[in-house]
Amino acid sequence: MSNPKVKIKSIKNLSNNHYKLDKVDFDYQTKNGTWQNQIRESYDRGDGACILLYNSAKKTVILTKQFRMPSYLNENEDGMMIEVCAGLLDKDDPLTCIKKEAEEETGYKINSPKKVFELYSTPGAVTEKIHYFIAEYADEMKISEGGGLEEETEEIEVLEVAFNKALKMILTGEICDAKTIILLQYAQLNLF
Ligand SMILES: Nc1nc2c(ncn2[C@@H]2O[C@H](COP(=O)(O)OP(=O)(O)O[C@H]3O[C@H](CO)[C@@H](O)[C@H](O)[C@@H]3O)[C@@H](O)[C@H]2O)c(=O)[nH]1
Ligand SMILES: [Mg+2]
Repeated sequence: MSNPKVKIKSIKNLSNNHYKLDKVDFDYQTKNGTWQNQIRESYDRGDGACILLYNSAKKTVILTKQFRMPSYLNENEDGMMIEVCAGLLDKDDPLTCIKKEAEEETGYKINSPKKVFELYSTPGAVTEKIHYFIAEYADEMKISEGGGLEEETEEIEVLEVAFNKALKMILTGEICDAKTIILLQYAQLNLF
């Protein structure tokens, strides 16, 4: 944080339950040099990581399907979302996190994920950056059912989908999650 055009006056915590919501009061210097007071709410859930598992020979990808409450509150009829495997970093570094998440959620033990991006998803409201990975998977890397952690009340269905079908599912709206579409389009440009 080193922008001379920004002077943070106060950060007030509004909610600190599972994650935290802050209200930031700051002055911002506009182009003509005058200072303008602004208030912004900022939701902090830490950073995350996500991964596209793909198989070049079979031309398939591994996706997950789970209930997402915030989407249910905003016009997602049954609240189910089809996404690439993803998780919050908690205290792990992105690489450790994504290997752990891939195993917990999909059942695949991945050796060497490749990092492709580090992106803000909703920079006007949420602090979160997501670290994007890809990795080749093979049938013999499947060591468990996956499905997520019961103690975290996760119930995740694992889908193996033909890559071309996954691309069609973007057009039909069946896949409507930004990180998933970003990785599928990365694959279309660079992998398949
Ligand atoms: N009690 C409680 N538990 C929560 C809450 N929010 C999340 N959890 C628990 O925390 C777990 C987080 O699971 P992860 O797999 O680590 O994260 P994720 O929900 O898949 O998040 C990933 O995808 C999101 C949506 O695209 C991303 O926003 C996020 O950064 C990450 O990549 C959830 O399964 C749930 O058990 C909450 O408000 N209260
Ligand atoms: Mg997850």
